[in-house]
Amino acid sequence: MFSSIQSAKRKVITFGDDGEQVSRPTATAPTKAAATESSSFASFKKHNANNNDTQNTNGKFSVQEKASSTSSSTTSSTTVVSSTSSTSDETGQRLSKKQKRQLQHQNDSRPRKLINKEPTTEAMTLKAKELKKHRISLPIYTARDIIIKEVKENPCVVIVGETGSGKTTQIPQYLLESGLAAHGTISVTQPRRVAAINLARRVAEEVGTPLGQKVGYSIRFDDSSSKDSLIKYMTDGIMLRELLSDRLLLRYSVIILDEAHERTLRTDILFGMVKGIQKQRQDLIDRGRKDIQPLKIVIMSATLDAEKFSEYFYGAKIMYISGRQFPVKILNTVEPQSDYVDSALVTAFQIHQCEAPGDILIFLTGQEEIENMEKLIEEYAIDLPPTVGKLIPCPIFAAQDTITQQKIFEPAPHGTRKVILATNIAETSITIPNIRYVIDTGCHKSRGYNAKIGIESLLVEPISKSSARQRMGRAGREAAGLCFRLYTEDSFDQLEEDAIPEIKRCNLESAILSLKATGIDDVTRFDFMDRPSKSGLLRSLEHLYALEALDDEGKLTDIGTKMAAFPVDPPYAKVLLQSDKMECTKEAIEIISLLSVDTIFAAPSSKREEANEARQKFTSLDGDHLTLLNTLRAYESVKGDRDWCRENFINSRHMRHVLDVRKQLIQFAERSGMDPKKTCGHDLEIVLKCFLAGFFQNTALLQPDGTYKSILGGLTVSVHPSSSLFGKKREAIMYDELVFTTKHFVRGVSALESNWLSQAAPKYFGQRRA
Ligand SMILES: Nc1ncnc2c1ncn2[C@@H]1O[C@H](COP(=O)(O)OP(=O)(O)OP(=O)(O)O)[C@@H](O)[C@H]1O
Repeated sequence: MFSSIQSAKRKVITFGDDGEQVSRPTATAPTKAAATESSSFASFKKHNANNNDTQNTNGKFSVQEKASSTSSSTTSSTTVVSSTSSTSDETGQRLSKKQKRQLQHQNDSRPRKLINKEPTTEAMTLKAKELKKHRISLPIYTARDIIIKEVKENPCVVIVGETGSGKTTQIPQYLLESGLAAHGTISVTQPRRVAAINLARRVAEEVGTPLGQKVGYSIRFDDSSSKDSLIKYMTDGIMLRELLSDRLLLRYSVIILDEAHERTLRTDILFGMVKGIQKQRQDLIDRGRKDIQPLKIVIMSATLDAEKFSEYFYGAKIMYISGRQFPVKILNTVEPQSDYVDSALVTAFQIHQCEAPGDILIFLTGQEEIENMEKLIEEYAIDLPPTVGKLIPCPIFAAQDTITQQKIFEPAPHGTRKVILATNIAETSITIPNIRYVIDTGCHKSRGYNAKIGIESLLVEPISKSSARQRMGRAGREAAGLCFRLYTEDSFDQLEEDAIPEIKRCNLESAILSLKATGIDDVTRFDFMDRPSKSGLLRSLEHLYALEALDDEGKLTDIGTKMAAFPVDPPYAKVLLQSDKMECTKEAIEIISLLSVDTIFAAPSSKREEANEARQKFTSLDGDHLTLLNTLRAYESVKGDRDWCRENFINSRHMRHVLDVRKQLIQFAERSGMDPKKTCGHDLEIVLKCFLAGFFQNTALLQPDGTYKSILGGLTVSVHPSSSLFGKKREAIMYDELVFTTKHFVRGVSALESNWLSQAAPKYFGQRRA
């Protein structure tokens, strides 16, 4: 996947303007490259994404255009609001070497607390006053009054506005200022936790109150909101969870479903849920209930098929807010790039050497690619000429813990440039200060699900136009920006307008459990915006039945009700419940917490052998589950000592996250009436049998030829090299996940005895025999 360093060193990328090639950044890549010949050229075309002109060089998208095309809508009324934009220049400050060293020292990446020391009330008020000027300069401000009016007059409003125009930070505040929070909180749902946290933090600053009070956030395992919060940013998953205890969401007066274009599985379920709740609340009001208030729904995005949403939400009012704060120039390559990672690397160095100050954001597809890129940037950056400041890579991907993810928001030391390496986790909603340049590789990893054989896949695929626009929108938020698309304009034209909704391509078990737990028994008749496939629904229902979450009639069992209360996927929830019976709750909670991070092991490529050797100390012959447990025990025996972690190649940050998750799962277990201290002592076989109660479908048997064949689907699966059972043969294995990448890999693998299977899930194996 990753191209040779050599090619990156030779490559030079030139850029074009309106079809003509011009020498935008023309420096060679790193200095090492300067000595080598410039043999490979990729040219870029430039477009202006400026105000109403956004991306219309591609001829497909312009806010104004969309507005007029929808004005003929018969299902809904449409409002178009325009506003002017402004641009700004960037100035870079050069410092002496000594100053740089001092600042660099101050900015060193020491671990920081997520919530820094609280500023004084006076300081907060002052900051809010300062931000007020910024607030009224945002394009959305000109539409403030009309937005308030429309939301007050309509039960449901769809708002489409440019990326960075101010939808997510401002609209909740406008609604608050207009009195719409008088009877409940204004909730803003986000598909991603990093966005929920940072938006809440920003809006709390703008409002001038400490985070967690008037403005708060709530994400899984981290709630920084109070009963008094009037604006609450939350993930879509948390909102679904709240539905379990507040079926009519009575604590909310307005629900804003943000980034609706992403169509995550949870957001899609929320669409149907809130639509139903709005109607139920209205029915109760019509029947004279004085204690109930109507629910307002606002759907928002910069890249949305507004008509479709309007139609789904009973002909909701559509508002187009035109205008972006700062222009973003789009540059497409003239030629397709054979290796987007290589091209991204070269482009980053060219920007660094030739363009004005400002940080860079590169969109890559996954953790491995990001970590490889991080190493290469570090390696090349050493050889940059002394006149050029440092280039500092800063990775962000979903498997990182929340505190690590926050690092991307920290300023780079003066005289240096930060290059953020992100998956599409940074694609929507967030403003990363000082980003002026976006490099869009045009690819992402897309999750798929084969319902027939129950296998998930994670494959690199082209993004949609909508994603490309969102990526571009991460620049131009504080000043003018540039977006380098590492694909041609023709390729852009051929992209799908929107990604296929997750509901059509993902495992539906969690969603079905949530629906059933909120009283929707017949999920096939749920008001889906896009229907999931019949086979997908059936397969998930069957699995939930096998997990004993559903009875013979498809109704939620007591076990299912308890499973729905845990903030983990159904198989893990089943393990937790089973652990109560098998008296190993402590161990089950610990292993599930350990599995909640991508890995607790650090494996720097330069010290891979040392790291592997250190890991041997913790390795259990029974596989990864017990290896993880051994590691946690060892970590706790040294009280999480950092030097010990370093010597043993343990990621101490991830370990602390594990402890945090453990604490929360203990609370959930207690709330469910379980004793989280129940332990099986040294008889750890019990723990594996307990996991089998949730993961009996994730099992494979050793074949005479030495390969493993999955029990479900009969696939040949390979143990992932990261597993402690890699290269080992056991008669049967159980795994945490099976993902198709280059082949069918299983990760989180433990050894089993094959006769445990029928004991673990008699319903399932009985069924299979029949
Ligand atoms: N954390 C932050 N730090 C600095 N500026 C911020 C921050 N959050 C928002 N802003 C400023 O406020 C503007 C509006 O941001 P907001 O998130 O409300 O826009 P949006 O229209 O919702 O964008 P998107 O469609 O990309 O989510 C940004 O362009 C930026 O100038």
